[in-house]
Order: sequence, then C-alpha cells, then structure tokens
Amino acid sequence: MSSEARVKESGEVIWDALRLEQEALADVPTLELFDVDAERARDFSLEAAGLYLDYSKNHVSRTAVDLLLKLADACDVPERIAAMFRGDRINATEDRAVLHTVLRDRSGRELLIDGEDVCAVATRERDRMLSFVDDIHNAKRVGATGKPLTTVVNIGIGGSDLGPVMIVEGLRPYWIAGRRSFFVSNVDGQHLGDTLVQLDPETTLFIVASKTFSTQETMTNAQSALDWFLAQGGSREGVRDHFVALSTNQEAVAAFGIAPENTFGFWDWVGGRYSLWSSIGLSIALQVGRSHFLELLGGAFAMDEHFRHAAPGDNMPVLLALIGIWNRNLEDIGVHAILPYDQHLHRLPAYLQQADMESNGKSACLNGHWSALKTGPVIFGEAGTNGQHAFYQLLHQGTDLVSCDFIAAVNSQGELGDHHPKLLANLLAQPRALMCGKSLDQVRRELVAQGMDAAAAEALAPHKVFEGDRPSNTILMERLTAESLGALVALYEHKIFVQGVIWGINSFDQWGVELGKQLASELLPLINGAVKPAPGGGESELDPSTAQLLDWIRRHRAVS
Ligand SMILES: O=P(O)(O)OC[C@H]1O[C@](O)(CO)[C@@H](O)[C@@H]1O
Repeated sequence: MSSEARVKESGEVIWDALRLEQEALADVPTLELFDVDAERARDFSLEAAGLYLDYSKNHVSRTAVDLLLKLADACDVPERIAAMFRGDRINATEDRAVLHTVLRDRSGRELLIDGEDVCAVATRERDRMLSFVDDIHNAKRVGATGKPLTTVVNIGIGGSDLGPVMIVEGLRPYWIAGRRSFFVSNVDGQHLGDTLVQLDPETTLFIVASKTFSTQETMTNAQSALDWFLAQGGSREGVRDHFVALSTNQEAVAAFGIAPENTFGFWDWVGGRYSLWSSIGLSIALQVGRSHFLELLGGAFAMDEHFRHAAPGDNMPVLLALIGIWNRNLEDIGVHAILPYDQHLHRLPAYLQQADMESNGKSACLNGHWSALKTGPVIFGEAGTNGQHAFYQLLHQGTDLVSCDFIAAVNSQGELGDHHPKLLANLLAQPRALMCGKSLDQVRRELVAQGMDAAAAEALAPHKVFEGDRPSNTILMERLTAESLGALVALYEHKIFVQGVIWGINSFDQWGVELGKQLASELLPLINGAVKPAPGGGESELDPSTAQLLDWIRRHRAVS
C-alpha cells in the first residue's frame, strides 16, 4: 500500500472514530463534561501572542480533541503549514505561493521565490510606502495648491476595502488628530456621492486600491472621483498630488494615469483578502501612523511565529480550526457567528465574512473530487451587546445551532464610568447561557415560585426553556491595540487555512466570484438599452425570470 493510501485510510478511520465519539456525547450535556473532568476549563484554553482562547464551552470531549489532532496529522497540517511559510505554490489552482506572512516577517530571513528574495522586496516597498506616509504627515508632500492632505478616501472593494476599514475602525483611539479617512467600495454611486459632498478637493488624497486594477466597482469609482476632482477645479497636473494607486498591475495603473512614483505595489503571492499588511494598508498607516502600522504587523508576526512553531496540541489557530471542524462536520452546524464585544471591532464580522467564506466556501477538492464533507460555514455577526437585542433569540432558542466566537478586550480603549464592566458581564453571560441553558423543570419551578398557577406555568414553560449545549469560543485580550488586533486577524487567517487543509480545498482562490461578474458585464448593455431585446419582447439568451426583471427595470427607469 502506498504511503498516500495509508494516510487516506487513517483519515477515514479517524473520521469514523470522531463520528462514534459524537454519538457517545450526544446525550451528555457540556456541563457534565466539566463535572467529570476538573481540569477541563484549564486544559481547553491557551494563550498565544497576547490572546487568550477558551474553547471549553464547545460540546467536545478530550477524546474528540485527541482525535481531531490525529486528523490534523493525517491531513498533513504541520507539513502544509511548513509549505506555506516555505513559499511552496500551495495556491495550486492559480499556481501561486501564499506569502502574506512575509509582509510582517521580522526575522530578517531570506526567502527566494523565482530567484528573488521576497522578504527584501516586501521590506523595500513597505519602507517606500511609510516614507510617503511620513511625508504626508510632515506636510513635505502636500496638495496641488500647497495645502496639507488631511483627508484620505480609499477606493477599493473586498480585500482592498474590508481589511483597511476594519483596522482603521478598530484603532480609533490611535487616530492622528485632524486626519479623516473615508472608504468607498460600492458601485452604487450614492456611496461615492455621499462621500464627495464631505470633501475639500484641495486637502483630499484619493487612494485607488485594487490588486488587479480591473475591478468594475473600483475603476468606476476611481474614474468618477477623478472627474469630480477636475470638475472642482483640480488641474490635470494636480492629479499626481491627489491620486495614488495600490496594485500589482502597474500597466493598468499607468493606463489610468497614475505615475509609478505614486504607485505602491504588492505581488501575486498576496491574496486580496490577505492584503491589509501590504501597500493596501496605506490608508491604515495614514490614519494611525507608521509606528502603529508596524505594531499591527508585529502582532501578526507574533501569531505567525506561534502558528509556525507550536505543536498542534498547543497551537491556537490549529485548535480553533479543529473545534470549527468538530462543529461543522460532526455537529452539523452550518452557521458561525463572530461576536466582538467591542464597538471598535464592529467591522470585524464583515471582514471575516470575506476572509472565511471566500476562502472556504468551496466544493471542489484539490484531489479532483467533489467534497464529501461540508466545508466553510456561513459567517455573520455584529458587535455585542447590539446583537443581543437583534438575533440572539435564535442563538438561544432557534431550531438550528449556531457556533459563536465571543471576542473582547479586558480593558476598554476608552473607559467611561461602569460601561466596560457591564460590557464584560454581558460577554461572560451570553456564552454561559448558551452552554448552561435552563431546563423545563427549572422554568416550571421558577414560574410557580413567582406565584403562577400550575396550569399557566405548564403552558408558558416551553417558551422559556433554553436547551443549552450551544457551542462557543471566547477570545480575550488585555486591550485592543494595533498589536493585539494584528494577532487576532492572523489567528483567523491561519484558522481558515488549517480548515481548508482538512477539507482538502484550496483556501486561496475565489473562482466562485467570476460567473456573476461575467453575467453582469453581459447584462450592462441591456440595462443601458444599447442592445435591442430579441424579437418578441424577450431576451432570447436570458432565462425567463431575468428577462422579465430586465423588462420591468427598462420600463420603469427614468433615465435611459
Ligand atoms: O483588489 P481587487 O483586484 O480590486 O479585487 C477586489 C476583490 O474582488 C475579489 O476578487 C472578489 O471579487 C476579491 O477576492 C478581492 O478582494
């Protein structure tokens, strides 16, 4: 038997053992697992890179965790981690290395990719970008009319927007006084329009952020911003003082009219959703300054080092990934909630939607088969405590289980009265309620104790039952700083990668976004009326539903 076949067989055996363990646990409440194992809370938690993770509230046993670690081994997780850091072309469907970790690598190592030391290349480009940031901050570089450039508009979408805006919001206390940042992503003209009315063209710097420099939304917004700048009295020569580009596609940038000295590059080994550490982070550095940007990278590097060197059983991203595998594949939970108890992390759920769903929302495996396993869950979320008053009802009593990550800083970025202890009390209460629940008996007793008659208590009781055993992780940090935020984001990046390895999918491509883009470009001329509908009124190539919607749009659009 070949070694590959043996690995596959052992993987199957482990999956079978995991299924048996899940069945054995089915009737054992999570709380009971604490009763029989005094060290559970201690052993199902760990610290790394300034973060503390407690995963003990998941409905998982020690046997299950041991089996999951064996599964990671059978799926070659340690070797795949090494391959990523080595610069192997693990993004096989695009034949690319995956090296966002190089962007924050402080080790001073050399890493040759196609004969080029990518660590040195990344450092040079970061230094260029940070000198530009210093020049803006010191007003060595000013607008065309000599005024300081105090406002930044980042025009980008997906990875060229979600990471920067999430970090800028997360680091609000570190904003440099007098500086403003706007993020425009949607092709809906209202997004740019609503922004432009707040701008002074003389003090505004537009950053056109696009890895490919061909994304419809970004190029449309960039062109409209340029038109606005000129219409406001900006000159053609002034464009070079007010527009910079962040891209891997220097030719397209030049064709758009932005000069090489105003372009900050990155490389095909940086995926869009992993790019905030690259030049795509320019808006972050402009808003919070060079040192905080470097601290952000430093926090991520600390998590990288932990991920790279810690044994799987002591490895935070690996364990978080394996708990996710248990919930997704053994408990059949298809929805995962990101619940930061921190207003400044309010964009984290949106950021992780892309990071996770664009990475692991896949069905085709790298071995050429369709996945027999369920892959990435639906990710959603909201800052706590807001979510509690919106969708937590379903988390506690809905018919579908939702796994949750509760995230918080123990100290607020801005302590105010007793707000933070209240926030933290809620952060502790929710996962506790989800796990412990409240039984029918308990509810009945409470209602009767409150003076309700037995019949009424019996009728009301089921509505007040909390089943419990709803799984969650809690991630804590001392304070939300650039460093801890960097570590947090890197934790999730690596978690997502490990899950992709176990599912046998490529977490680094995103072919699933292409068909919609292609169809939109085919439909655009029909919306604009440039192409006549097929004889008989319908669009012969279109499905009847789309043809009917198009017809309604055309008949009701006020402008042609
Ligand atoms: O930076 P770009 O090339 O404009 O792409 C923006 C986003 O579009 C996507 O390709 C998806 O459409 C994302 O992966 C990417 O982050």
